[in-house]
Amino acid sequence: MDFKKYIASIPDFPQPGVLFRDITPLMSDGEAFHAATSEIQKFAEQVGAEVIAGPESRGFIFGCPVAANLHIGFVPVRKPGKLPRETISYRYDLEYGSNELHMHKDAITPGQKVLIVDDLLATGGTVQATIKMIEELGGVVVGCAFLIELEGLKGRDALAGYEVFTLMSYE
Ligand SMILES: O=P(O)(O)OC[C@H]1O[C@H](OP(=O)(O)OP(=O)(O)O)[C@H](O)[C@@H]1O
Ligand SMILES: Nc1ncnc2[nH]cnc12
Repeated sequence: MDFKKYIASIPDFPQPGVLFRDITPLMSDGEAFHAATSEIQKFAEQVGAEVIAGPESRGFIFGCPVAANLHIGFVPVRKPGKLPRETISYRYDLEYGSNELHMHKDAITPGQKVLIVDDLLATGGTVQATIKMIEELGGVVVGCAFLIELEGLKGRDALAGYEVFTLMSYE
């Protein structure tokens, strides 16, 4: 499937100089949404994922259907002030602004094989923060899957040593 057909590109959002890649047209097309999550599901099976971790909020959209289809769990990686029990956290910079992510301390069982799913890889800051927390909890990151890679922002370099799967890329 030509997934790029379902991505809208919006200049200067959310701030001047950023070309925003909008996944909502893909989500609103049932066949494209199913095809995209099926591709990620195949990768999850290949790497033997035992649980999916997804960063808030767009990681929830693609990570949850994959986890449910595979009958494995989903762990939300959330922005500050959202998780009600004890958390670990990590602060990082984005293409626009900075952010802090949290995970519940008991979200991962030591040795568990974790696949991280998100919509888009830009600088890699979000997924690096997620990897740091999963590893601190004793999890094994078996891969990182994204719909979109923004090659110019070199996120793949930040993920050297990890298996990276993407459905489409932009320069
Ligand atoms: O590779 P990076 O430079 O870290 O950028 C990618 C991240 O940025 C976006 O999330 P954002 O923080 O904008 O939050 P949202 O999903 O709630 O819109 C996107 O969904 C990724 O999680
Ligand atoms: N250019 C971009 N488009 C959509 N989401 C993003 N997250 C970080 N950079 C982005």
